[in-house]
Amino acid sequence: MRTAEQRCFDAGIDQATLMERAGTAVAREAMRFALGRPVLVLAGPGNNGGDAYAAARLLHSWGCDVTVAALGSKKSGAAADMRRRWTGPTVALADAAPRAVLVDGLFGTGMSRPLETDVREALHRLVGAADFSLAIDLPSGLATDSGEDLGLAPVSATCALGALKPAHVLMPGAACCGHVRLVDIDIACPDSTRTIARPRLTPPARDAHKYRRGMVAVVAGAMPGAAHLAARATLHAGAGYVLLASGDPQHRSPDALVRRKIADADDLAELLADARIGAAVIGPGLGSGNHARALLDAALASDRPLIIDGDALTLLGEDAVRRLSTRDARSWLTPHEGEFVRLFGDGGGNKIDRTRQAAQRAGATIVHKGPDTVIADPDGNVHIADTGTSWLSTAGTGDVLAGICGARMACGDESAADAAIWLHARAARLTGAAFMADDIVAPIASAVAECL
Ligand SMILES: NC(=O)C1=CN([C@@H]2O[C@H](COP(=O)(O)OP(=O)(O)OC[C@H]3O[C@@H](n4cnc5c(N)ncnc54)[C@H](O)[C@@H]3O)[C@@H](O)[C@H]2O)[C@H](O)CC1
Ligand SMILES: [K+]
Repeated sequence: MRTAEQRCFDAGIDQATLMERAGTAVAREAMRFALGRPVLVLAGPGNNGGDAYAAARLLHSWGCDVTVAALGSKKSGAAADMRRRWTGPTVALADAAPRAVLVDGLFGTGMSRPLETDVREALHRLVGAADFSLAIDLPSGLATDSGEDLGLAPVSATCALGALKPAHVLMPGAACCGHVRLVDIDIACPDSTRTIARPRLTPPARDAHKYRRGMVAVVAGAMPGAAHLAARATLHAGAGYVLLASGDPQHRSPDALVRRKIADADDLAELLADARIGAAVIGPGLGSGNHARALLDAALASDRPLIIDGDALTLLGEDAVRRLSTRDARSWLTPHEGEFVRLFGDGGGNKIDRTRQAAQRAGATIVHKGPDTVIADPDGNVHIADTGTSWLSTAGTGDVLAGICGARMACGDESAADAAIWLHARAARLTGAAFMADDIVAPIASAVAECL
């Protein structure tokens, strides 16, 4: 954001122009929600406060009843000019009385240390008493790059200026921003980091054949239910042919699932020699013993693209980087935070930075799961999912996701992991609430239909 801002300045656009754009965008949003109610605008000492004074002036000029609660001020610069141009009622932050609508312009991306106690108390008192609160850029007290809580008060909505920052999408910050509205202030922010959107999927070609339009092998192990769940998800996510490779291929529904008996790792190696298989899923319910380890070794040695999940991640452990970086075929890993730390450690910045570094080191795509899923590919691109539902935090949903990943990879999607994450979240939303993992499997097909 700062680089993009500097580029604007280099092109001759000054800070006051950007501030006026920001203030205008915020005032428009606040106006929509105020509906004639009194507005309290909190204005801090820096440029976030400058945006706040600009918004207050515009709201006042449009007929709103506006009071500014001020905290410190600068003597010069665009923020000071905005403050001078505000001629309406102003009180000190500590003395401000609550109003129905609050605009929080105390601190934005300049937040560098925890809020002082008196500021934090005033902020919480005023935000807590408002019916509707709108943060300018970020809720004050939120660390921009880490999403860390430095004393913030959660708001109803946030106007993110120019681009989303990590704190808008990473926990715990993401949960405190309310509805995030990205507003354009005409700053170009090209970046290799973005949030995911609904994928565009293509239906099978007219001459499609079951083996050519997405053939997936799902490897079962000690707990076959997990692999079975993944395999069913694979079928509903658009694969043409799904093989369940298992030591004990008992017949269970669905009938369309093809069972193949594999007694040992050699059998799996032979099965995975089939070049028609576009992706293999290994890990859900695989187990942790020698048999599981041998199956994983066979899968890693194969030429098939792999989705590595659950127990297979635990088996890889600290060896992940070494073993994955030497594979010729592509690999996708789907760890949750605990698994991620066991694979790659816990140092190195926020979740975006850590996932990007791990993907580059391992030469694999990493789907770092959680309420703020981060997907990083080995080329440094990072996509973040901010569309999940907290009902997905139930056993088995990870197995379902691994299955969807397998299907979308074998179907040849360009951003298969993004598509899988979107379909998974959408299927959950279509299912509703308090579901079990099995319930979200059939709705995956409806989610796919929305993307055609
Ligand atoms: N990026 C853009 O293109 C635009 C951004 N705008 C707005 O500017 C803010 C960022 O402004 P900045 O002056 O850099 O920082 P803040 O206003 O967030 O903070 C001001 C000041 O406060 C000090 N500070 C930090 N932490 C604390 C604390 N705990 N207690 C007291 N003081 C603290 C720190 O030293 C800062 O200097 C961005 O969010 C946008 O709202 C634009 O105006 C439009 C273009
Ligand atoms: K703010």
